[in-house]
Parts: sequence; C-alpha cells; structure tokens
Amino acid sequence: MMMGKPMKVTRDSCQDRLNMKTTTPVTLTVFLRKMLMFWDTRSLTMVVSEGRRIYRVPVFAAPFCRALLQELEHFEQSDLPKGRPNTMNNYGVLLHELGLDEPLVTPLRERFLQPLTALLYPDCGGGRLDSHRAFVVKYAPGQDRALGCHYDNAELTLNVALGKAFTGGALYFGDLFQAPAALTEPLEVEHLVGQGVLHRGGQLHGARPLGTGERWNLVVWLRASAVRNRLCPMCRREPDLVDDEGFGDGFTREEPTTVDVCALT
Ligand SMILES: O=C(O)CCC(=O)C(=O)O
Ligand SMILES: [Fe+2]
Repeated sequence: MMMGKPMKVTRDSCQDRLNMKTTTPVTLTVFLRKMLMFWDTRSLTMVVSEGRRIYRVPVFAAPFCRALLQELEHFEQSDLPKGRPNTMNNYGVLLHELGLDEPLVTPLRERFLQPLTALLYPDCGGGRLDSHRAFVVKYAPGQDRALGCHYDNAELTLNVALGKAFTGGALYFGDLFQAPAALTEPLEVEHLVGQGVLHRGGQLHGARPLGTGERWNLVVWLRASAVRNRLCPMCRREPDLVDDEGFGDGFTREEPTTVDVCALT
C-alpha cells in the first residue's frame, strides 16, 4: 500500500513521464494461484558489476516463465483493449491489464525484492519502495528489435528474462545518466530465463538488436515516493503534481502529520 495519495506530474512540467493509457483489467486468479506455486526464491544474488551496482537475482522458475508467456500470448491475441508499456516499446503488455499487478507484482516487490534492495540500494529508496510500474516488453522479427540507450522513470529496476529462444538482445549498461562520461565502456549482460537483473533507474542502459527468435522480459520499475516526491527522476527537479488513480506515477501527496489531541494531556 502507498502511504499517501497517488499523484502524477502535470503533463507540462515533465515531458519525460512516459505516459500510459489505462484499460480494463482482466482477473486471472486461478492462473495466478498455479503460477505462485513455482515461485523460486532459493538461490543467491550475484554481483554483475560492483562499480555500477548491477546484480543478478533468481526470480521465477522455468515452468512459471512458460506459463506466464502462454498467458501473455493469449492476452496479446485477444481483442481486449491494450495500452503500451512505455514510450519506447511498441509491443508488450502492462501487468495491471492482466490483473497481475496486485496479486503478483506487489508481493514480489514487498516480500522478495524490498529486503534485497534495502541492503543493496539504501541511498536510492531501496528500503522505501511503495509502488511500481510493471510491464512485459516483447522483441520479435517485424516488431521492435532493439532498445536505445535510456534511463528509467524509476528509482530501481528489475528486468527478468522470460524467454523464448532467441539470439542477440543483450542488455548493455553505461554510467549513471548524470555522470559526464556516460557510455564510455558499456557492460553487456546476457539474459538467463527466470533470472532478473537489478539496477538503478538512472543507470544508462539499452538492448542490443535481436538476432533471431522472440525475446520477452518482465520489467518492473520500482518506485519510492519518499525519494521521487523531492526529486523527479526524469527531469531532476521538484515535481509539480496533480491527483491520479492507482499508483499514479509513483509520487504521493504527503498528508500533514495529524496530532492526536486526546493523547496530549
Ligand atoms: O529490452 C529490455 O529488456 C530492456 C527494457 C527496458 O530497459 C525498459 O523497458 O525500461
Ligand atoms: Fe529501461
């Protein structure tokens, strides 16, 4: 649960807010109950780059990835209304439209990721995550094939490889976008099905062109209102906010602290 009222930045105040359309969610409770049985949290976090603070974490077991892909394909083939993940990816699915945000992504964030991010990224809101934007990106011949260098509208990002079989498409990472010598020596990171790559949202990154096959990845932009309410991660200014639904853009209106006068005796 977010602690304050959900807010987004005003359209004019931050051009980079990566706007989204919202459509009717579909409830997939039975599917989810089956999938959660495969949730695998046993193995260990691996350091990919200590300097760039990039880590690899086991997230899903292979049967879960296969079942999730099947569900995503059914959704893609349906004529249900669909928004697109963000302004850069034209193919893929917003998890909240599948009804998987609250039962899957929120517990993943709260129970599995937050204990890790609190230790790995205490300075980036890792211990104070309170919302997310989760979507699946899809790369295929004739569709999107690569992703240009960018930074995310997130304090932290988890990117989990779901499959299928493909060549190419590696992630690459440069420096923090605020750093002057950005992308001098990019670091390439391969996709391993079921495993996630954790990085700071401000770390410049992109995806190499797909060679053959199809690549699907679950991307969770992890947000901490305590951090972004003070500094918008896109424009690096104090955000100018208006009310919004759901998680909004991860900002909140902080309620004034109330004082229990009955306790003041
Ligand atoms: O193609 C990928 O897996 C990276 C996606 C990504 O960086 C994003 O959507 O923010
Ligand atoms: Fe990204």
